[in-house]
Amino acid sequence: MNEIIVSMNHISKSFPGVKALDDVHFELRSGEVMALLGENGAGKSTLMKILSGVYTRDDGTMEIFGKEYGDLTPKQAQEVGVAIIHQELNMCRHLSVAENMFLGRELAGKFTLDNRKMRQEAKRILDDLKIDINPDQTVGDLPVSKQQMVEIAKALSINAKILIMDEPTSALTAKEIEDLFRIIRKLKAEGRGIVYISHRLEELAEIVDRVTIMRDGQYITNGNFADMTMDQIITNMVGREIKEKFPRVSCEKGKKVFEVKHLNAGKMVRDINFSLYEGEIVGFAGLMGAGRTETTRAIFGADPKDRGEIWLDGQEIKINCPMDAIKHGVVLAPEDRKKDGLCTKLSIRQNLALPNLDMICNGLGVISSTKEDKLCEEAVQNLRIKTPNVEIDSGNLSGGNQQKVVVGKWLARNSRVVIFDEPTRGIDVGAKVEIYNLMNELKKQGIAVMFVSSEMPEVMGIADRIIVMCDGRITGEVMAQDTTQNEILTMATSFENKKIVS
Ligand SMILES: Nc1ncnc2c1ncn2[C@@H]1O[C@H](COP(=O)(O)OP(=O)(O)OP(=O)(O)O)[C@@H](O)[C@H]1O
Repeated sequence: MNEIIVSMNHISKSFPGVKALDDVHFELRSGEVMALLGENGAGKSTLMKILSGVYTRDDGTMEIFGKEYGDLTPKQAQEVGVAIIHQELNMCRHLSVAENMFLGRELAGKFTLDNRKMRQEAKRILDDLKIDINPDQTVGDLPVSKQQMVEIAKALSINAKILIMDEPTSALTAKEIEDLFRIIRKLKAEGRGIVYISHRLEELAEIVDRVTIMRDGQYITNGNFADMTMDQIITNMVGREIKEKFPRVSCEKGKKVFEVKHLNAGKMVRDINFSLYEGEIVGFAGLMGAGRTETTRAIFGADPKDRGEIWLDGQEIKINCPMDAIKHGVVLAPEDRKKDGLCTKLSIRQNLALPNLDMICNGLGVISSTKEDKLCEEAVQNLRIKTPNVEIDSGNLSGGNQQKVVVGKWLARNSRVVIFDEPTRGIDVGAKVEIYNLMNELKKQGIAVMFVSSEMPEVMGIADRIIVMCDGRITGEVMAQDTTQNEILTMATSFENKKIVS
C-alpha cells in the first residue's frame, strides 16, 4: 500500500464569527488522487490553506512525510513539497512563463540572472508534461487552461510531492480537461499525492482514488471512491438526500418579453437574433469561447454594441451601459463573480444594497436600514448564504456563497429579464438545485430567463428551449425535450446542421 504522506488530525480553525474547521481529519497517500468534497463553505479550502502554510491552525496536529510540523509558512510548505493551485490562478500576468515559474527563486548567473538557464529548465518541464507552451510567452496572453498548466509546471519545477488542485476544471473545455487528467495520471504514477477539490461530481470517476467528505467544517467520512455510490457521496456532503438534480417546472409559454435583433459587438457577437418568452427558460449552450458571455455583456451594456436592437415588452429600448439595463429591468449575473459580480472588499450587505439603492432609500436619498435589513435577510434566507452575518467582506466568503450574493442582488428587483452566465460554476450540488429552483421561480412569475451554461446536463435538464452558439453566431435552436447531447455538440462545433425551431 502507498505510504501516508499527509496526516492531519483534530484540526480546528476559527475566523471571527465562524468555526471554519472543527476537529477535522485528513490523510493523503503517495500515488493517489484524493477528492476533497463538501458543500460551499464546508471548509475544504481552509484545510488546504493550512496544509500549504497560508493559514495557521488553532488546534490539531499535522504530519507531512512522517514529520510533525507546527505552523508552516508558505515558503516552508513549498520546501517540504506542498504546492497549491488555487481556483483563481496566482500568476504575474505581465511576466513570461519562465519568469513566473522561477519567481522568488530565480537562477543567478555570474553577474545577472541566468535567463537562458531558466528558459531551458522551464522548457524541459513543459516538454516533459507534453505541454505546448513557449517559455518566453507572456502569461497574461495565455488562455486560462494554459495558465493552469504553467502553474502545474511551476509546482513540478519546485519538485512538489503534494499537489492541491482547487476546482481545476471549472474553466476548462472538454479537451483541456482530458489534457489535465492525462497530466494528473502521470503525476500519480510518479508517486505524487494529489488533493482534488471539485464540485463537478460527474468527473470524479475519471480520476479519483479516494474521497474525503466534509460538512459544515467537520470531517464526515473517507473511503475508496469505488466503494461509494454517487448518492451516498451527495448525501454525506449535504446531509440530506437530493431527489431531483434537475427540478423542472412546466409553465404555459406566454407572450414575448424580450427580443434581440441583429446584435453585433466586436468579433464574438455576430448577428445575434433571439426572443425570450414568459414561462420559459432559454439555455445558451456552446463550447467555451463561443461568444455567449460576450453576447450577455453586450446586451447588458457592459461592452459596446456595434449595431442591433433590443426590444422589451414590445418596445425598443436603448441599453448603452449597465445602468440603462438595470433601469429597464434587464439584469446580469456575470460569469466572473470576483471581477464583475462583486465588490469583494465590501460587505455582503453593501453588495446586496448597491444595485438596489433606488429601492431602499427614502425620499431624501438616505438608506432605510429597515428596508436594507429586509433585503439582506431575504437574500440570505432564500439562497441559504452561509455566513455568520451580512457585515463580513464578501471576498471572505467561500466561492459558492459569493455566487449566491451575486444572484441575491437581483432578487429584490422587479426584473423583467434575468441573464445568468454560468451561475453554477464552483457551486455545490445542493446549492445548484437552489439556483435552478430560483430560475424556475422566475419562470413561474413570467420573468424571461436566459441561462448560459457549458454544462450540457444542466442546460438539457433545466432549460425549455436551447440556443446553441459557435464562433460568435447562433448555430441552432432546439427544444430541450426533443434533443440529444450529440445534436447540441454538433451544432456547437459547426455552422452546418443549422436548425431553428419556430
Ligand atoms: N479569511 C477568512 N475570513 C473570514 N471567514 C473566512 C475566511 N476564509 C474562509 N472563511 C469562512 O470559512 C468557512 C469555510 O470556507 P472555505 O472557503 O474553506 O469553504 P470551501 O469548502 O472551500 O467552500 P467552496 O466550495 O465554496 O470554495 C466559510 O464559512 C467562509 O466564509
